[in-house]
Amino acid sequence: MASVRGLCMELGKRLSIEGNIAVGKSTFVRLLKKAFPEWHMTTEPVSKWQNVQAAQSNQASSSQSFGNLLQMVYQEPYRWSYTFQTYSCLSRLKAQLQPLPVKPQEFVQIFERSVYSDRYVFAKNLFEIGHLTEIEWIIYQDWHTFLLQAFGNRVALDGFLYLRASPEVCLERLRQRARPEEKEVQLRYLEQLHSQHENWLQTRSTEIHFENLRNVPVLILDVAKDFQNDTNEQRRLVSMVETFVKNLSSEALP
Ligand SMILES: Nc1ncnc2c1ncn2[C@@H]1O[C@H](COP(=O)(O)OP(=O)(O)O)[C@@H](O)[C@H]1O
Ligand SMILES: Nc1nc2c(ncn2[C@H]2C[C@H](O)[C@@H](COP(=O)(O)O)O2)c(=O)[nH]1
Repeated sequence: MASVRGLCMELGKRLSIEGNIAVGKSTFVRLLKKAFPEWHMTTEPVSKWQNVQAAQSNQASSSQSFGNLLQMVYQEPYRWSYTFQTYSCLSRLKAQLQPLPVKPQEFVQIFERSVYSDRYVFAKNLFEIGHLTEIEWIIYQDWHTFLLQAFGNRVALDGFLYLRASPEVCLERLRQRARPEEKEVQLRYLEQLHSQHENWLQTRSTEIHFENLRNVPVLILDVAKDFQNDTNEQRRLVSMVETFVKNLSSEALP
């Protein structure tokens, strides 16, 4: 069924790849891009968080960095978690609203994380572990709900690809990747984020505040195995995604 977004009738399908830190999302995006070159991939803007610049800065000052917010939030989570969530959610919202360079009537767009995991995984967890105060959490939810309701179908997703692996596997991969900002990340934090992902996407027990998000189909992909060098495993995962996307029906007409 076609869906209407903005003024055009489109048959596009928008999905988000979700999963714990270092589970393999970016690696999987590259694998999907190789398998489906016509799909549009939008990666998580981590580099923006590592090098915060003024939004509408002119050419002269555009290279000025105002700091590495990713490092700051890991070093002083009480001080910077709210600021980080506002910036990460804004960058995700911009990414999800960004029109495609060329939009054929039928297209597939894959985002790496979403404005939904920003809230239902990270911000929710930061409140629960005390790095967001109650008033910060209330304010975050207020503008998050207002913005997403205002943008409606333009930020709606047709499906989630949940890359699932144990916190221990993610920690191993996190250490292997050796991102400087993450050197103090402990297993406990990955266990908390794993639990948030499981409640949201596996048991679906997390309270959801958006009608069109509640029943979005989720494809759970077990990525504990090393698929980087295993073409059979790559084929298995890609085939699962291909079937899942084919069976997605774009959201019903409003
Ligand atoms: N299936 C896998 N098996 C083994 N290592 C993996 C796998 N997927 C990713 N990696 C490695 O784990 C690290 C994190 O992967 P990455 O794709 O950056 O994760 P994410 O984007 O989820 O943070 C990288 O060093 C990557 O090479
Ligand atoms: N506090 C938050 N941290 C976040 C959020 N989204 C991502 N991140 C961190 C986690 C990693 O250190 C890094 C990139 O994530 P990967 O899973 O791609 O490694 O950014 C967030 O919303 N809040």
